[in-house]
Amino acid sequence: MANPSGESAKHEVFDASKQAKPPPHFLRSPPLALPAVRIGLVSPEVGYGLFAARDLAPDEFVFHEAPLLTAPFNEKFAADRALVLSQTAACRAALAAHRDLVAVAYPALAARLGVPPLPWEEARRVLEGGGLGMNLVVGGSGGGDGRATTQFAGASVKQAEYEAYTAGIKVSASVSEADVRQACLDFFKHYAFQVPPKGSGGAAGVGGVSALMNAASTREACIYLLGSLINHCCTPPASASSSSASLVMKGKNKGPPPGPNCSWRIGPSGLAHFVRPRHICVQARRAIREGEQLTWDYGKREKGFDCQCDTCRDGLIGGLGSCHVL
Ligand SMILES: C[S@@+](CC[C@H](N)C(=O)[O-])C[C@H]1O[C@@H](n2cnc3c(N)ncnc32)[C@H](O)[C@@H]1O
Repeated sequence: MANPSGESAKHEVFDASKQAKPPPHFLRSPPLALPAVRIGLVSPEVGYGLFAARDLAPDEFVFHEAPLLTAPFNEKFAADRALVLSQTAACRAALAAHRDLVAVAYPALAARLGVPPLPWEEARRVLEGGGLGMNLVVGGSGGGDGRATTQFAGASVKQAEYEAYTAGIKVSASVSEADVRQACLDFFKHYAFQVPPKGSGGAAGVGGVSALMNAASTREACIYLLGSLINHCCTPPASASSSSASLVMKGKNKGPPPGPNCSWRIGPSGLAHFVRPRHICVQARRAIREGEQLTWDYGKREKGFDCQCDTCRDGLIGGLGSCHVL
């Protein structure tokens, strides 16, 4: 997640003295204070995903969110002991401050740190009680005083789904310091987003990272309670994408157009000047129907799972299981 090379989104600053009308995707106002997303379980293999809680318009600003934890990050992952130690410290601090939240949102990480998944009744309290939406921000200033959970509609997770998911999670009986470090390193690798260096105007992508990023450099990386639960969807080849989209237009295919439906950026930019540094801002790339899963393209680089996305499922790339995202 942290180092995919996705397509960079355009950065634009609207200058009212030169343009009478802002471009349609220009984010002049913050997201609506209406529940936009809810958590669901996709499958025991894929884990959680984020789903639209209402219809979302093309280019709609879905939510913005402060990170749960932040640590330095290096594209070489294990290369620097000091970085791994700070990632471990950040994970431990998050677990100490928000034990139940971390155990429910990231049960595989918690288990590798010796914390078993919460029983359903306790997990339900966290999933449905709004705790997972605690870092969402409402209000034009992006200020802490405007915090609310209204952009988050809780969860649609059923007891049987939760129990099937957590049954597959192995809890380590004895956890060594080396195990903890490896668990935190893996967690950052798969869940963190890199923050752009100061003055670069914000990282952005369909799921990728800023084109400005230097592969060997150390950056700050952030993990988000909701943003980090958005799953990957492969971008179909242009030919497959346009023929499938034209079937949708002709009403012959009732499903949504193929490919990822969201993009993200971190921090303020010309498109979302009111977003605070380190806050992730999620935007719809097209119309999204209530109940549809939000996705983005993690990019081509190392991810380490057999892709189960709709693009692969529909055979637009080669069929389910044919795409092992390394
Ligand atoms: C950033 S997390 C997304 C949230 C994750 N589903 C969870 O429950 O924690 C990335 C991980 O989700 C899973 N994942 C995401 N997209 C996937 C896809 N298209 N197919 C299969 N697994 C996926 C992989 O295990 C991946 O390492």
